[in-house]
Amino acid sequence: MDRLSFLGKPQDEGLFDLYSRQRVLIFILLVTLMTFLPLSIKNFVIGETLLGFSLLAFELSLVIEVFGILRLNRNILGYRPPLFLLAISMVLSIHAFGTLATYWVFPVVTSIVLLVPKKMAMLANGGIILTSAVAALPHQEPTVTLRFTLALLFCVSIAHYVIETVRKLQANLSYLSTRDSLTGALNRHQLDASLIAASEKAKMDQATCIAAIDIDYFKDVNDLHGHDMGDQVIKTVVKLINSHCRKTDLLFRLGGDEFLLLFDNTNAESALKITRNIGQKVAEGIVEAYPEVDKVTLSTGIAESIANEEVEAWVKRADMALYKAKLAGRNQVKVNNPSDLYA
Ligand SMILES: Nc1nc2c(ncn2[C@@H]2O[C@H](COP(=O)(O)OP(=O)(O)OP(=O)(O)O)[C@@H](O)[C@H]2O)c(=O)[nH]1
Repeated sequence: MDRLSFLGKPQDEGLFDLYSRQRVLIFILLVTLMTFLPLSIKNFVIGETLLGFSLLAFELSLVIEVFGILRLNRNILGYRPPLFLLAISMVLSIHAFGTLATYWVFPVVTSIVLLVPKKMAMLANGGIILTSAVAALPHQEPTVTLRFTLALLFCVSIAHYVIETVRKLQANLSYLSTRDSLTGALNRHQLDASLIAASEKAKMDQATCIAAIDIDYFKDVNDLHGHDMGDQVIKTVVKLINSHCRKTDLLFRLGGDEFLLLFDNTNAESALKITRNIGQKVAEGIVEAYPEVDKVTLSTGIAESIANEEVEAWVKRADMALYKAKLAGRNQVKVNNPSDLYA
C-alpha cells in the first residue's frame, strides 16, 4: 500500500474522504446546533453555567473546524478540541442531571467511532464511558450504572466492528480501482495525478524522471507459448521491476506490454543505472522462471523533468527515447535529450 501514498491520505486517517467528511460535518453541525445550542442557553438560564459554557465552546469549536474545512480546505483546530469539549460536556451533564443525561452518551460515542481515527476513537470512548459511569453512580443504583456501562460498551463495540469492516472494504475497493487487474501495477487512470504531482517537484528544482518501458517482441511470446504464458510473463516482469526499484518509485501499466516507471527524486543518470539493472534482472528472472521462453528483454526511454514543462510533453520525450532504444536494436536504455522535442 505504500506505493499508493501519492493518492491521498492513508486509510487509518478516518472513514471518509474530504468530500464525504465535509457533508457529514455539516450534518453534524446542523444537528448539534439545533440541539446543543438551546440546551446550552437553557443551562445558563437554570444556573448550570459551566455546562452552558462547555456546550457553547463545543459548538464554537465545531463551527471553526467546519469553516476551516469548507472555506480554507484545511483543519484549523483538528478534531481533538471539539472532542475534548464534547466529552467534558457529557460528564458535566450527567453530573448535573443524572440518568436523564446518560441517553446523550449513545449518539456521541457512535459519532466518535464514525468520525475520529480508530485509536483516538477507542481512547476517547474509553474515557467517556468510564467518566460517564463515575458521574452517573451517585444518581442511580450501581446495577443501573452497570447496565448503562455494558450497553455503552456493546454499542461502541458494534460500531467499531461495522466501521472496521467498511474501512477494509473501502481499502479493497480503492486498491482495485487504482490497479491493473492482471499485474497489480498502478493503472493509467492514476498516471495524470502522479505526473502532475511529480512535475510540481521539478518546479522546486527536484530532479524527477520517468521511464517508458516496453517488452521486446512480446507478440512472439504469445504466438509461441500462448496467451496464458504471455500473461504469466507480464506478471513476472512487473514483480521483477517492482523488486528492483525503490518503494517510492511508481510503476504504471499503460496497456499491453507498455509500462511507465516514475522515479521519485532521481536524475537521469541514476534512472539510467536503475533501469539498466532492471533490464538485466528481468532478462535473468524470466529465464529462471520460464526456461522454455526465449530471453525476454526490455527497451526503455528515460526523460528527466523540466521545470514548467507540460506533462504530455514530458511523456512524449520518454516515448521518443523509447523509440530510439527500439530502433537501436532493443534491449537497451536511451535517455532523452530535452532539445530533441523542441528542435
Ligand atoms: N498475454 C498478453 N498479451 C498481451 C496483453 N496485452 C497486449 N498483449 C500482446 O502484446 C503484444 C504487444 O506487441 P507489440 O508491443 O505491438 O510488439 P512487440 O511484439 O512487443 O514488439 P516490439 O514492441 O516492437 O519490440 C501484442 O501481441 C498484444 O496482443 C495481455 O494482457 N496479455
